[in-house]
Amino acid sequence: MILFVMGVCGSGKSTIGQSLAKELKYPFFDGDDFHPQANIDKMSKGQPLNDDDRQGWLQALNQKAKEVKEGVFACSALKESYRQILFEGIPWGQLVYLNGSFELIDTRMKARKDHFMPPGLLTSQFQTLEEPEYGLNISIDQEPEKIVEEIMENLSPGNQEFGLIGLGVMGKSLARNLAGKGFKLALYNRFVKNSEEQVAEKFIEEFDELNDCKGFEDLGAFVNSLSTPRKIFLMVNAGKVTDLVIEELKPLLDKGDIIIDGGNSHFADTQRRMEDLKANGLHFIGTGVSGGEEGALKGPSIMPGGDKEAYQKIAPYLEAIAARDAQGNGCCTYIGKGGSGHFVKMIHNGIEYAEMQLLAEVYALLRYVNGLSPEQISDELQSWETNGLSSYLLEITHKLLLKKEGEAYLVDLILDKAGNKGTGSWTTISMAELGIPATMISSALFARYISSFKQKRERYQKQFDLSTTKQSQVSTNDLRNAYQLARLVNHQQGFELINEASKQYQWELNLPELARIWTNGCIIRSELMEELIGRLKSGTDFLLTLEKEELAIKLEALKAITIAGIQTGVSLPTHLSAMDYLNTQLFDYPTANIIQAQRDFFGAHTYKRVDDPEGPSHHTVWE
Ligand SMILES: NC(=O)C1=CN([C@@H]2O[C@H](COP(=O)(O)OP(=O)(O)OC[C@H]3O[C@@H](n4cnc5c(N)ncnc54)[C@H](OP(=O)(O)O)[C@@H]3O)[C@@H](O)[C@H]2O)C=CC1
Ligand SMILES: O=C(CO)[C@H](O)[C@H](O)COP(=O)(O)O
Repeated sequence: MILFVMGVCGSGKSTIGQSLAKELKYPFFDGDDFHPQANIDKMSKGQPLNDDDRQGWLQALNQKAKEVKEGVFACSALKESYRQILFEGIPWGQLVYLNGSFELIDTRMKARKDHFMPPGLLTSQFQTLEEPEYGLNISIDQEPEKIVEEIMENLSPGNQEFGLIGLGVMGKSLARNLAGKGFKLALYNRFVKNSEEQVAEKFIEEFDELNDCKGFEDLGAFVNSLSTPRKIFLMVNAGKVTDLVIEELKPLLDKGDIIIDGGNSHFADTQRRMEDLKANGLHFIGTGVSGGEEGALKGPSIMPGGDKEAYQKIAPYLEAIAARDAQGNGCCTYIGKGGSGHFVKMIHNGIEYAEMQLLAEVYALLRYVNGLSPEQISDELQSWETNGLSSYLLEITHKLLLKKEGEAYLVDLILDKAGNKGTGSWTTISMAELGIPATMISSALFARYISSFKQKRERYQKQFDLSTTKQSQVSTNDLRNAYQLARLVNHQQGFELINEASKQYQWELNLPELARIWTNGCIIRSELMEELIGRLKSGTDFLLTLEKEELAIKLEALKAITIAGIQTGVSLPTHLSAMDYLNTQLFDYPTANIIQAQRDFFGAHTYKRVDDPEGPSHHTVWE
């Protein structure tokens, strides 16, 4: 923060400025030290300074203020035009006017013998003075301690109500969404010479709705532009970058300020950051944000977790920009304590991985077994939307299949290597830690990893050049039924994982409410998600809600589909994973007894008996 303490000569600018600097832990700069010798000589001879004399002096002070970014400056700044020079390029600077009567100051001046300005000049100072109509107007007719106290109490923080750091894909959309709802934003993007310069300023110029926003590439200035408690939303890369930005922010913030991390951070990082910041008196909210670039702009699904009291302070902003559910309520809800917001976002992405992979497999069968063109597949998938299967991912998939570059379908020009940014692998690690088999998510993750070994796959294919069994066309009816059942398994597994985390981490998550905020705005929004709100009220066993006949038909379809994949060599990891999971759940063909016997054989790990499952453990000498 830059503070200019102004007033006529003898009003106490230096004394008060120094005390304020001490309080604020800022450097102090006395305007008198910036006068050129010519000005000092003039004043010593009792000659008043004119505007020309002051021009260079005020510019020097302004330059210094820009340089230091934080400091208290004592400077008479008697005219508005002088103050404009001082504040040029420092809109977040603050003004304190020390106001005293001629008589009071005259008496004080006469008592000061060592000052270079003769008391007789006070009259001209008062003649020049244009009292400011902004900033703090403080009466000096009180003890210096009281003056400092009053200033400290009334020092107004900046006027921007919500800050956003990181103007990448998501940050820009969120900023436009927030500004469109009437919030006054401070926007910050880092400065990188020759590549990232004035990003925020240029972005603000691009869109009318950003008129009331202020752009920064100086973090101190950004922070000072915000009203307190500051609310700062981070939309930067997860991991090291998030830590880096938080470390830069920390010394600039005051107790009670709130940092909100909207990136895809790992929930354990969120908990660590929360505890660290709490020790500094700062609040930290880790929030999942889903919806991609368009969702962030038009209404994302938002999953905030952390300190509930801090959440209440940011709720109006998040709830205003969130998507609406079918009843018109915001797709944003307080998730729970600690890193729970980021945990549920992570599982959201895990479910997303499996949903995406399922659709890729449907495409594979229709393309490579049934021989349909991307356009025909698009038509087929579009027709599924009327059968209770509509979802955002189904919609974008039938749309993207139509995209062409010249004569070619764009999908045929995209390399067969899937990327990922980590949330799928963290979900897989989490399921292992929690002991919950969300097998479809891990299958989808490993399908992406396998795809990345493209050259190896090509080597094998070239070397062996195997012809696959020709299979008669896959029934699209079977395909749709299989897809529907597999999706149910995926959602069941995902919610079981969330349920277990809720128990083990004592988060008390509200699963139906979670499904509600996932009905719109997010990537996994779907008709199924709408249905799950009700089903989750009686638990996560979604399979139990199926009629026996319906399950049997869908199971047969899934069997037919997975057999087709095996026979033709078309890889179907998520469909197979769903099939296998259902086999283990629906049929009783024990195998774990063999595992237990093996464990006991080689390691005396013991086993339980069928005739006494809750009884003592047994060990057998096997040979
Ligand atoms: N894209 C998506 O669909 C979604 C993304 N997310 C998550 O949101 C976050 C942002 O994603 P997205 O907007 O796509 O990413 P982008 O890469 O588009 O933007 C990243 C932002 O972080 C800034 N940044 C990078 N390094 C630094 C640094 N060292 N110091 C300060 N700022 C830095 C970038 O600044 P600069 O421009 O100068 O490089 C940029 O503003 C990520 O955590 C992502 O996982 C969440 C939901 C959906
Ligand atoms: O969070 C998201 C959507 O919900 C992001 O788009 C995320 O990047 C997707 O994950 P990945 O990049 O690993 O596919």
